[in-house]
Amino acid sequence: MEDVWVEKYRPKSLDEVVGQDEIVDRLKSYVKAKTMPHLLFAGPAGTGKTTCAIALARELFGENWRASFHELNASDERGIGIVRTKIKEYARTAAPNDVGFKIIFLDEADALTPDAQAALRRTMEMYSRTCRFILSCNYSSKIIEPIQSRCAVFRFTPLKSEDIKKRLKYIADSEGKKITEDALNAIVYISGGDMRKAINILQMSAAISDTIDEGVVYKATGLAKREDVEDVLKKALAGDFIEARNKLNKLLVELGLSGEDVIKQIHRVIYDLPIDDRLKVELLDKTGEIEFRIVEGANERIQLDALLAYFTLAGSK
Ligand SMILES: Nc1ncnc2c1ncn2[C@@H]1O[C@H](COP(=O)(O)OP(=O)(O)OP(=O)(O)O)[C@@H](O)[C@H]1O
Repeated sequence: MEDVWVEKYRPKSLDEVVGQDEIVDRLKSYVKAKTMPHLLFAGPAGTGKTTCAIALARELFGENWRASFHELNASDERGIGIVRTKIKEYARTAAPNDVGFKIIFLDEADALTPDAQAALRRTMEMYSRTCRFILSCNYSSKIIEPIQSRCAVFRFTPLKSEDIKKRLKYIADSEGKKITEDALNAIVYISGGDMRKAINILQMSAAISDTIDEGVVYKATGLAKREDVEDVLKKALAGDFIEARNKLNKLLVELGLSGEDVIKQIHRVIYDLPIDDRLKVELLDKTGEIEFRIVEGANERIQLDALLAYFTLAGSK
């Protein structure tokens, strides 16, 4: 089977982790002290939460880290059952290492019901001598307060454009692929700080061509080019409704994009349009409304026409 690059290029050590500098420093101090409290990793997808947990385990436990690290996904089973069975069973066994504890990494911990979280809190306390928990979640506010207060909280942030670009360049180099600056910018723009998404797009693009430029990236992702979407909106704002509509239709047909895809792209483009903030706010408000209608099942062609009509009217005010 072909390698999956997100796994192939998952950093093995804390030093290899890109960005998240403060987090990495704090984790290194646990390695040095050979001890750690329970940890709560909060932040968006693909920013290094699982990666940091595994790298920490590797550095703490050495070669046989797998025996001391157990990964569970809470969203598979959201109820109290998972805490009473799987988590407890693993937590109660002795640590198979000389550090004195092992780690349970619980991904998507915010999927657990409040009851299950309350049971988890008791388990964490009962076995804290031999077992440390790393809870991973998107929003720490979805974790009950008594757990939050027993954990050191780490807030992961979306990765910086420069950091993502550096990593993508490194991966492309290692795979013998050429990538242009335009292509890097396009991937960064589409991935929104999610490194997993960025690396997946790079791999999809590399499957199409050894030289990856912007066109290849948009072809691989099936999205419209940013300039094309921008052009549609600019035409509408300039009062050229029919032209804008024709161009948008062409994009929809040629690329087979759904209304939802297009609305998401429009949403991102609005921020960079050369218009004043008041108008941006107005357009964003309307875009949100239209997106809601499309998601709820309204006819997407009519809704997109309505949105362009709104842009046209707003532009002529
Ligand atoms: N900070 C980072 N430095 C280098 N690579 C990263 C980083 N963050 C993510 N990656 C890459 O993206 C992949 C996914 O990252 P990871 O599993 O750590 O995400 P996560 O934050 O745990 O997301 P989720 O909440 O979806 O589980 C990794 O295999 C790695 O290749």
